[in-house]
Amino acid sequence: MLENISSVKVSGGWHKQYTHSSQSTHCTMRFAVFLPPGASEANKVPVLYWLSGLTCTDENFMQKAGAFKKAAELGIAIVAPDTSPRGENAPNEDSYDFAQGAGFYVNATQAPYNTHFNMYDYVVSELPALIEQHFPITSTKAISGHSMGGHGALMVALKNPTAFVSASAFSPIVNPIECPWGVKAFTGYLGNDKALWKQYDSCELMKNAEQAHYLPMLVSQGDADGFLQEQLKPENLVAIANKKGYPLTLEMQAGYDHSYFFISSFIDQHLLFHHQFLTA
Ligand SMILES: N[C@@H](CCC(=O)N[C@@H](CSC=O)C(=O)NCC(=O)O)C(=O)O
Repeated sequence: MLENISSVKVSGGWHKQYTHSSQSTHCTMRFAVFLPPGASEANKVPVLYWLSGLTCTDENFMQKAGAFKKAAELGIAIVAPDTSPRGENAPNEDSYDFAQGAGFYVNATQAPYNTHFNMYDYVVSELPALIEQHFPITSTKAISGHSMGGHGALMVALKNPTAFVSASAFSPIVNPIECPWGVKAFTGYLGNDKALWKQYDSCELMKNAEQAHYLPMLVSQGDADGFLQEQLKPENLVAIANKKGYPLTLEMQAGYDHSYFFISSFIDQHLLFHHQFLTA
């Protein structure tokens, strides 16, 4: 059961927020959807899923990325889920990079997180089913995200290459098993078994990707991003892509940092990138 909590007209389309009771995360989840002008049951549109980063909700991308005009022009819907389970029953920590606001798009195996922190199931299965049931949106999907959400977008696409037509990311954590944010999150959610960690690591997943299931992939990265060397490491993914002939393009952008100022500067390019595959 969806509850509509806001509806605002923008760029000729509609930005709407909903809450619902989630079977994956066992709590009330909120998500946002942008419907471009003309989307209707008689004219269903394809969709870009956006996964946000640490500390975000469904609102950061929608309010700061400046995506509506181009998405309206291209006829693409956008769906932005929250980044974790929420509420007093979901465990939390006094920390910006773990627990609420930092679900890392995995299914936790470790107590007390394993009841609620099942964001992988939520974004891969539960949310798309809900979206296709309730909105004039087709099953043709692309996926993108930022930082922790960039890890989520690339990882989800690499694990489900037939479910998406294309994947992109801004400033993604490409190798979480080799950086402090990822090691902290994966230890907390998945325990000490590093074989389990590898199932959610884009570098490890790309190493095992089959050529028949390669997806077009675009990564944008600012070279003035303070997290670049310690946390993000895009060169690790590029090395694997080059070795395998995986169709990944990394665009380094001079002077840009880790913020939504960077995302808003290049979101049109990412929407155009996905549009060519969403409408092929
Ligand atoms: N608050 C933290 C840094 C938090 C931060 O930079 N969050 C980014 C995503 S980082 C990786 O996932 C973000 O998107 N923030 C929300 C926004 O609207 O900018 C610190 O103090 O270092």
